[in-house]
This record gives sequence, structure tokens and C-alpha cells, in this order.
Amino acid sequence: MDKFLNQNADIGGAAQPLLMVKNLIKHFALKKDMFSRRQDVVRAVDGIDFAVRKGETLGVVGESGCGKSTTARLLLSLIAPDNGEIVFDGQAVGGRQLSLKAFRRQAQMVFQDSYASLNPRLTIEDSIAFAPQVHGVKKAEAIARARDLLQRVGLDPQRFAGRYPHELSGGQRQRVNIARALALQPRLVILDEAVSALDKSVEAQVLNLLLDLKEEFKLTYVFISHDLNVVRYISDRVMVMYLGQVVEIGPCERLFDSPRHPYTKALLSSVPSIDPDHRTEVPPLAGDPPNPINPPSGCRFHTRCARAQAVCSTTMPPLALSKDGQGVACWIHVENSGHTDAPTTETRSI
Ligand SMILES: Nc1ncnc2c1ncn2[C@@H]1O[C@H](COP(=O)(O)OP(=O)(O)OP(=O)(O)O)[C@@H](O)[C@H]1O
Repeated sequence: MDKFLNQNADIGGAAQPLLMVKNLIKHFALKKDMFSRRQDVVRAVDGIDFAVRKGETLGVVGESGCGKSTTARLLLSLIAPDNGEIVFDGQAVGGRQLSLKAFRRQAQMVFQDSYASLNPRLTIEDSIAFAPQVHGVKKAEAIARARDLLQRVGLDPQRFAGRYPHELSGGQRQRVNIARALALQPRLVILDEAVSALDKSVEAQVLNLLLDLKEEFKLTYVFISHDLNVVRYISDRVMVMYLGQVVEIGPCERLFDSPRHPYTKALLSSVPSIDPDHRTEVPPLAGDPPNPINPPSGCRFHTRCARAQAVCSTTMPPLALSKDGQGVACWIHVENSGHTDAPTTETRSI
């Protein structure tokens, strides 16, 4: 356990992580068809380690199907992992140290679909006040808290408290979902594509609201999005996933300005830049990722990587951490160990 704490403090780049994840695995068994003897399994999340430090926003990016949402659900114990450990503020989640109920008070989630997340039969204030009452807060106090939160997310309680979800715009509903997530006074909020369905102007307002609330309530965010510009705007550090694994993690600006993993380079080169100094020579990703039921051996990216070497197809590279806090799982970086910013600590051998 101590070894794990030290390793993950390194991966998080901070002495005080709020959340630590060790070797998290989730495979989904698919229904067998009548004539097949084989049981296909989707390796949605396949052995990930990372930490989220107190007060930071960790952005999570990667192509569709790489395991971002499954990771989010695992983090909040909405689904059970096949393996792995989650430690919240030094206490293992779901065991004797920190019960699931106690953890769920401190960790909340905001989903993409603002309408599906709300009960259509409850007024806005009743929706926000619901969870605190389940956790023992008296109704009058829960309603007062709901009205206060409405104000804080920019919705006048006089006008909005008694309305129903269908009477609100998408942006207003997402503000309600954010207020609802904050009603239990959590420390960690996981935002899974929380602004992706909004118009660009509303998206910008909600992003700024999230930044303000983070300061005001001393929150820590895990921010999942396919929109790299949005992730760059809001994140302190960024984690890049490919086929259920972490391929790179590091400080946001450094990762965007000098990505190290060939996958991160290709992913970022798909974002158009109007700045000629920032145009990249790396071609954007071609085709779809391989099937997660039968992922490539070795480094899972080797089948699409222009720089792949023999070792890449046989052996999975470790996620190695350099002195500047950037972790990269790529043999090119492991082998460049004479370089000043090359990996110094092998944080994970797979
Ligand atoms: N309940 C499930 N049963 C079977 N396969 C699943 C299940 N949930 C997710 N998967 C598969 O697991 C893989 C990871 O899915 P996940 O939704 O976590 O990816 P994602 O990165 O969030 O994708 P997106 O950006 O499209 O939301 C995908 O191949 C997906 O089809």
C-alpha cells in the first residue's frame, strides 16, 4: 500500500492527492451468440493508475470508446470494477475505511444529458433538495440550501425554484444539475461531457461558472471531454487514454505545447490552429481505433503509430514519469533515457 501511495503521488505530481486509482480494470462480457463457444470481452478500462490532486482539474481525453465514461463510472462506484483500488483522501473506498455512502456524499457527477439527469416530475428546488434529505438533512434546510445554490449557479430562485425541467433551456438545466451535484457539499465533482451538448456561447458561460464554483467551494474536478480546446481551457493537468489505458498524463500547457506520446501528438494535430507557429507536422489520426475486444499486443497504439519499432508490437511500455511531472507510456521515451527530460521513475510496469 505504501508503495502504491508513493507511486501515485508521483503520477499526480503532488504530495496530497485527493483521489488515487490503482490498476483499475473493467471488462464487459458480451452476450454469446448461439453458435459461438467464445465469450467476447470488451476491455473498456484495462489497468489504469493515476491520481487527482486536491483542488486541481484533471482533464481526460481520448477518442470515442477509449474508456473515459467507464472510468468516470468506476471512480464513483456506479459500476463495480473487476480489479483495482480507489483511495479517497487516504481512505480505501468501499471498505471499512470509507463506506460507499460516505464516499458518495463527497463525490458527485454531472452528465452530458441535462434532461435525463433530472426527474421530470420534480420541481427544480425539489430535485436539488432531494439528495440532502436522503442523507438526513431536514426538508426546510435542504430547500433553503437548494435556493442558495440556484442563486450561485446564476438562476434566480424566485423565478426558477418552482419550475419543472421541461420549462428550462439546456444551459439552465445544466446549471440545475451542477447545483444538484453541489447540494451534498462534495469535494470531488466528475464532469462527463457536461458541456458538450450546449451551444458554444452557453458552453463558455457554464465553463466560467464551473471555474468560479471550483474556487468558491474548493472543489476538485475530473473533466471528461472529446473537445480538446475546452479541456485545454479548464484543466490543470490532462490524462490521455487509448483503448482502455493511460498513454500520457501531465501538466496541461506542457502536454498541449509539447506532447510526447505519438498518439497524443496525432490527437492534438486534429485540432485546427490558426497560429502558424503552432501548426504541426504530425498527420492527424487515420481510421478508427482497433477493436477493444481484441486489442493489439504490446503498445496498443503500435498499429497506427508511424514511429513503431519491433518492441512496440510485443511488449507494453511502462508509464514512465519524467522530472517535470509528465508520464508517458512509449518505448521511444523509455529508450531516450539519456535525455534531460526523459523518464527517471518507472511508475508502472505492465
Ligand atoms: N455496458 C457495456 N457493455 C458492453 N460494452 C460496453 C459497456 N459500456 C461501455 N462499453 C464499451 O466499452 C468501451 C469504452 O466505452 P466508454 O463509454 O467508456 O468510452 P468513452 O471513451 O467514454 O467513449 P465516448 O467518448 O464515445 O463516450 C467501448 O468499446 C464501449 O462500447
